[in-house]
Amino acid sequence: MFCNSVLQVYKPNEHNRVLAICGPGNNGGDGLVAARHLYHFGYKPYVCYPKRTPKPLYNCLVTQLESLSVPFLSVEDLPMDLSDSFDILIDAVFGFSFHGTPRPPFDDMIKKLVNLSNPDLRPSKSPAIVSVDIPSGWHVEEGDSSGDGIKPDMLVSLTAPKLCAKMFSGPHHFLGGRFVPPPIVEKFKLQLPAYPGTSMCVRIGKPPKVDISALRENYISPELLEEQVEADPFDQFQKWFDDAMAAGLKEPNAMSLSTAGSDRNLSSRMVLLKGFDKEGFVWYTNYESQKARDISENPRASLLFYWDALNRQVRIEGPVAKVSEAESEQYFHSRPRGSQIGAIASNQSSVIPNRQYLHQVYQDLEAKYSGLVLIPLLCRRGYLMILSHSQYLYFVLVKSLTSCFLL
Ligand SMILES: NC(=O)C1=CN([C@@H]2O[C@H](COP(=O)(O)OP(=O)(O)OC[C@H]3O[C@@H](n4cnc5c(N)ncnc54)[C@H](O)[C@@H]3O)[C@@H](O)[C@H]2O)[C@@H](O)CC1
Repeated sequence: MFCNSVLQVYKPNEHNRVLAICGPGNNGGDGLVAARHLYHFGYKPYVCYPKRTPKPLYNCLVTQLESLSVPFLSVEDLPMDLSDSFDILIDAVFGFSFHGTPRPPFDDMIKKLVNLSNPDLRPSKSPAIVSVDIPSGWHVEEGDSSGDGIKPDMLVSLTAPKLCAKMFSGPHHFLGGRFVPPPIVEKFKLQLPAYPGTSMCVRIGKPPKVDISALRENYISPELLEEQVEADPFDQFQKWFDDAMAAGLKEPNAMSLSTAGSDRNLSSRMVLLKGFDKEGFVWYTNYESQKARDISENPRASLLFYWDALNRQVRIEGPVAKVSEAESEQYFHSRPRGSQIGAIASNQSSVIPNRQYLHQVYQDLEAKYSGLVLIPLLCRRGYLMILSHSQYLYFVLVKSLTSCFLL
């Protein structure tokens, strides 16, 4: 969970050299685990663990790191200027059981971290300091009361932020440790944030200001060669769609649909592909929606699939035609009953007086159709299909955002 937080902020291709400075207690143990996990995430970790804890668990953590050939540095081995040698410093010296003033050898190590995190003394290219649970030397509740302590760039609180976290002013605050037993939550009246999806960590606190121009990704995937591309664009699409399914992507059938009416104003929105074969690609919409109105005036559209995790996108452009009423009907009745009523209740792209109005229409329709097995598909609310003649289709397959093939 600690490493997942680090990974979200500092990518291993840009911040590769990590020094985990580990103290004698459990906070130091967390540092040892972090070094091992970061190794597996593609970082190059080093560990400084001057006062080893002679407990079996800690011996195992050390053995695991040694078996990965992670170098252990003594305090004397550490370079004078840590900023030259490391991109990330993991501050795992002390956590919530620290008290008093740091004793040697940790006093000097903490001083180094303090200097490196002092905005006035900080070198122009200094490593990011990431503290585990509590910045070392801070009091668990009072925090950095003197104001002279470590000012980390990132703090990963464990289980729940300790009181001192209120004094953390760095740009990245995460919480890790998702599985808190409900009796503990109740006992300590914890108000924990929701963790996204299956994530083991969650960003808390204010999101940092982002320099959008500096956001970049390195797209790493095998080259796409001409001979690997199917001659028939539908076959190629099927292949890539299968890949997207196999990769477990969320809604691989989500696609951006762009249309322009007679006024030539373009608009795009995400819709779901509901089928495709050599006749074309099918999606459904309300005939009174803006997209349907655009298509009635200008029966052409552009579809864009973007499969982020595969570094792939597919553009499809061409003419649009309606599917038969029977097909519309069949699809409509395949939807859950609530969605059928919802589709009839909402006059897409039209202004409604208020939210209550929509709820009322929905309830009225529910009552009206309660005795009917099949809810009638009103003809004003039909569905559309795209691209009925393959020779008019224009496919652009883009992989790694570098190779581009027109089919
Ligand atoms: N729910 C949580 O919050 C969890 C916390 N864990 C970690 O465990 C930490 C707490 O672990 P511990 O209770 O072992 O304590 P710490 O790791 O905070 O430190 C205790 C050690 O530091 C030494 N020490 C204390 N004051 C010192 C001083 N002034 N100079 C030199 N040495 C000093 C003690 O002798 C002891 O060896 C947390 O901060 C966190 O990192 C996790 O491992 C498990 C879950």
